[in-house]
Amino acid sequence: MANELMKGKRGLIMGLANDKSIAWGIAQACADAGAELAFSYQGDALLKRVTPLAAELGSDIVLPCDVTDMDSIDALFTALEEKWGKLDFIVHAIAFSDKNDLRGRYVDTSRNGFLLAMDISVYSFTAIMQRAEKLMTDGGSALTLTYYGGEKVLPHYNVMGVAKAALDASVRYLAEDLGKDGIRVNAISAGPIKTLAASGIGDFRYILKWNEVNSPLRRNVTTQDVGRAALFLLSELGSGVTGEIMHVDAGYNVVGMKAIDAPDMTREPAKD
Ligand SMILES: NC(=O)c1ccc[n+]([C@@H]2O[C@H](COP(=O)([O-])OP(=O)(O)OC[C@H]3O[C@@H](n4cnc5c(N)ncnc54)[C@H](O)[C@@H]3O)[C@@H](O)[C@H]2O)c1
Repeated sequence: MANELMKGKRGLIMGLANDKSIAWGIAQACADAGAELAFSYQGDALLKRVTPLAAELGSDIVLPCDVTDMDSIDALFTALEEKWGKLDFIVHAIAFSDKNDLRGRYVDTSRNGFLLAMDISVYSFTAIMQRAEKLMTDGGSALTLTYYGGEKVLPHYNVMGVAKAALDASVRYLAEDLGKDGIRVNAISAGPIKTLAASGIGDFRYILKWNEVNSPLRRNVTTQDVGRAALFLLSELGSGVTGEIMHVDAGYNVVGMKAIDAPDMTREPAKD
């Protein structure tokens, strides 16, 4: 479904780990619509994965950035400024929490675990928007990824649920701060998708199956579904939308109880 929606637009994609990443679905949709892309990656181990994926979409701008290191974020934006001068859109598809905090009880979260999840999954979006703002001289569009576990309690999402709630609030505050300069800030709340990050969540397979049989569309979403919605928010199609948390979850968030036709399910024993 190639089109010219993003022709002449330049965007940075942060959070690509492999071809299962949500960032990949979004990058594909943007490239398909004519956008020029740059990618950031975390750590040398990911460089060899990200480089060929970027090349597949016609990009040779692949830059390191660990969002826990402010110098690393500064270096990324300095490099982008040198290459492009300005930026039209940015995708933040980054989250992290210690695996041990994604099982057991939320109440047992350690201070360090809490701060780590908040730093990487929440503050990083604000930190990058501080830098991106200066490059979005003709306005722009920013997108982050959130999850329903920030609105309601879901098994084992724990500290990441608290982080996503804070990220959702950040989206609203950033939208207000940056709106005057024509910069829109939104989030997609994606349904569960089997990615590297998701595999760290206890009972993820159970969550996936539950969503598949109980969401109105009776299926799980794909990274392509998220990519198409992202294209709407990142392009001029979304020109009047900011501060929005858009659910791309096969409708799961509107459901109040188990579907009548859903099978009875028992969870496989947790590995912890
Ligand atoms: N997969 C799901 O079910 C789902 C659902 C809703 C929202 N999300 C969100 O989507 C986003 C992308 O995750 P994904 O599921 O595609 O998994 P993923 O593992 O493919 O991507 C996570 C990315 O975060 C990056 N990252 C982690 N710590 C970092 C750091 N310190 N500096 C820079 N980058 C760092 C990783 O390198 C990786 O590229 C996350 O915010 C996640 O919470 C995922």
